[in-house]
Amino acid sequence: MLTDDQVRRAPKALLHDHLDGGLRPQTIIEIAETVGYQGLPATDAEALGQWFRDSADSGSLERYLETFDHTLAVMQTVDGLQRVARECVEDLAADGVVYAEIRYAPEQHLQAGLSLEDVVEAVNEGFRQGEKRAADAGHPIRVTALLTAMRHAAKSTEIAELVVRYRDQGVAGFDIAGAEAGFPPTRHLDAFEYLRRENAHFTIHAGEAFGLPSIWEAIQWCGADRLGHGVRIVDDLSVGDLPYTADPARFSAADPADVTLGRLSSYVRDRRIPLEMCPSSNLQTAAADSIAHHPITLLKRLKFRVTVNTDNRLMSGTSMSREMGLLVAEAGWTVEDLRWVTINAMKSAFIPFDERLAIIEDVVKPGYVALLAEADTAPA
Ligand SMILES: O=c1[nH]cnc2c1ncn2[C@H]1C[C@H](O)[C@@H](CO)O1
Ligand SMILES: [Zn+2]
Repeated sequence: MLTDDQVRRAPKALLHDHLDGGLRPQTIIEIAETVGYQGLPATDAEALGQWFRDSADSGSLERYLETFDHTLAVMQTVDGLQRVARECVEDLAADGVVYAEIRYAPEQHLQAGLSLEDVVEAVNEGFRQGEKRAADAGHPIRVTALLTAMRHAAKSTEIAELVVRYRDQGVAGFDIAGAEAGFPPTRHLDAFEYLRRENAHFTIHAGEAFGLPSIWEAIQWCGADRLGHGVRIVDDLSVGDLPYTADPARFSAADPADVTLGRLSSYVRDRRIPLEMCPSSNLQTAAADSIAHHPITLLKRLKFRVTVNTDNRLMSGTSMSREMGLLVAEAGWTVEDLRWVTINAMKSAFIPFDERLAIIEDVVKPGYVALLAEADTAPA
């Protein structure tokens, strides 16, 4: 089995990580002090980190999302945004991430008078500083931004226009996030149609707190390139007369040949629609009940285009290495599985194809060749 150190050194690609869900607790405390924010639930870093993990652990996406009030409070100034973005890149690079698409909702950073453009430029500057520091520290990483619109709000067309405006300056695509139940993706059809006319890329949070209808709308009405989470696609699987929902644990051990796919899940698999899966986050919002039986392993065995992601490193107390390590330790994943999901993620990235290929050939494959060589020479 892979050691923690080997997992950390494995090249990793990350498609689904929220900037406002990945701050260092100490940074929250320091910026709160600078900007005069007094609402923090704890004043030492360890207690604050614990508070985020516990509060996000409620089993409800809506309650999970309430914890973002505190991170957003310290991300309202150019300096705050730049620092958070820079540290995000440094933390990912130190964890072995070589490519990342980091998302955030510009509309949530306007409370202190910044414009949408100010927000995008501050974050981009932080990303560039982070890339430079990471390269200097011997951990090169490429980072791009995804701009999110909040699904309960009415700014999606404006945010989509921002994506197109900054497409050649560090912004790779668009997303919608926030509470899913009651806010179907078709509410934002105008934004998606605009992006398609502009040949722009987008992903949609779908199939996390709500099931197949949300996934179906995201793909067939909105035209999503990828699905954020998409974990509920398993509701469309069955073995004989037994639907997945009747006995999820039994499915994790099922022979793939015995599993029948419905029309929607077949479409998702056959069109190679990437699933941005986030195992630990799903445990906290009750979209899954254990790592051992998380649908990601069944979907991998059924050859869906699965990727592994962090979602919110602060709220889940996690990292890419931790997510992968959990899958290795609790769901039997191998180094070949980690390589496969990393290449899946790179193939599904929103940067140009030649740039994706270069990262696969020059960084990902050689990194795994080195790891596999270690495995071959290790004593039995
Ligand atoms: O997993 C999630 N599902 C839906 N919305 C989410 C998730 N994680 C974070 N968000 C929201 C809260 C953030 O403020 C927003 C933009 O990053 O996206
Ligand atoms: Zn998310």
